[in-house]
Amino acid sequence: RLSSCSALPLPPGPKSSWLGAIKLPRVYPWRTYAEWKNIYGDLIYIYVLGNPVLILNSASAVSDLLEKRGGNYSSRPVRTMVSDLMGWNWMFSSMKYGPAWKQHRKLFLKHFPINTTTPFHPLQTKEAHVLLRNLLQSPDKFHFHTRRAAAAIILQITYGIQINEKVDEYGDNYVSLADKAMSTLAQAGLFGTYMVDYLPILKYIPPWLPGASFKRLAFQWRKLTLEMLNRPFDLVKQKMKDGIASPSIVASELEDIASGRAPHENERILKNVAATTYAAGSDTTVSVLMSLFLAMALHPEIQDKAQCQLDQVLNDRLPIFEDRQQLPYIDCICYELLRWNPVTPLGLNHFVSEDDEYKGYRIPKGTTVLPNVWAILHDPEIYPDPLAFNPDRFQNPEKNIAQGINEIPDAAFGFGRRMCPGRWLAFDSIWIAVASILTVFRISKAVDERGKIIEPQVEYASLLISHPKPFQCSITPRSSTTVKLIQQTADQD
Ligand code: HEM
Repeated sequence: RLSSCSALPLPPGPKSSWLGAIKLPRVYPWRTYAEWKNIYGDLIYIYVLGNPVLILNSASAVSDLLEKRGGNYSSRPVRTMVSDLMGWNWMFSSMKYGPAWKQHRKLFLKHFPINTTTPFHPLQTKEAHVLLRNLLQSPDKFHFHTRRAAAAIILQITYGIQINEKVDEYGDNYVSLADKAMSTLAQAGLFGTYMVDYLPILKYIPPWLPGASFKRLAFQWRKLTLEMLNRPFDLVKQKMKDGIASPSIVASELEDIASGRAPHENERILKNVAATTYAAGSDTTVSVLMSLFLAMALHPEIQDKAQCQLDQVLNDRLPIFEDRQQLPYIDCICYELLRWNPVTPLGLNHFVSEDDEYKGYRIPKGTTVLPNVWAILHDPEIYPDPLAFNPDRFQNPEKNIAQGINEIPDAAFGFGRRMCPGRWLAFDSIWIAVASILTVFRISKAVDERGKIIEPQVEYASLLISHPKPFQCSITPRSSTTVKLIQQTADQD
């Protein structure tokens, strides 16, 4: 495959100047790249200031390259702004393919084994109940309550840190730390947002120069990045010294290190893995649940259908994971939330380690690969009427398989050897939250002081991790019985 590559043409794409100067879409690039499919096809090659970039616009190209040729397509590009300047280089999601990344991923999978989430179900259920109580108390703060719930699950498992139920958005706590730090990553994370991504040499320019605002920003943001890495980890160490640490991944691994069952160098890996989990888990599921509130406000008929199934199966109690078989429509809603507006529309960048050839084209070593998750999940051949929020599309799996349509949207979690290893935990956190919220609340469009309906807009931020832009909705208990159900959870948990 590799021998005669150099004679082959590069994949088609928009032409840049010989220096590689080219104007690329700055907002919603995934949509533009999806449109370019009509001009260039599934593979689009762009040469940007010395950087070869390949966009993969279809499930088959992603499967052929990122999955079947995973050995060559599983690295990550050097990200000067994010890793060097902002200090995110401890995230193993950005490490290049190799022994260090493998050690990190192995440790992660030791504690979050493939397809196994049952041990986390009691915590996920408890946190879904806290979310219900908070939504009952102050429904207008639904965004913050959702963030709190996501962070609470991850911090408890990873560091044994419990987040107070009543914490608010102004407290200097781990929820707001994740919020602030992750928003900097979301802003800078899309490849090419800053020129220094393309021209790493720019990182040496003095920060006081007029064109160096990126550097001043990076140093400011770096404090948050390092706080995320250090603060929770140091807290566990201190608590262990004081003999008051709660069980957690970090505590159990540190015990192994202290007792000599694990080598000392594992501490650095552990710290990185723990903070990566904190970062990867505290923002992503939030986007999905915000999409739930938005979609339900817009589609009362879908909510009716879900609530009809929930009422039949649950008969005035809250859902538990054991109900999942009987609640297939909740699965359909979760799948559609992941597909409709994917959390990472351009996935995470992959990187080509060696020269390659595909479909008669040359793919040079050192190419940054952008898998267009949005395009894959909006391919009209696979997902008819792709812009519509329609969970019903997933209702008949046998028929879908026979027709080759409406695949489960696994692409939302990325591809091949780098595919999200937290996806089982993530899906379960989403599932129990969706099932619990819809059991007890009615979500509808908000109304202003003059009684006028406020139409929520389906608008998402054009960032690495894409959230719906701020919107209002009304979240009210479905009945006095559901109010009681929510209140009773305070005694049960
Ligand atoms: C809806 C929720 C989530 C979505 C949509 C999501 C999506 C993704 C995507 C697209 C990737 C990149 C895959 C690739 O490179 O092809 C990724 C990587 C990763 N995710 Fe998730 N994720 C979610 C939740 C989580 C959670 C809750 C955790 C932790 C418990 C987590 C941990 C990770 C880690 C550690 C990586 C890096 C993997 C590596 O580079 O080897 N994710 N995720």
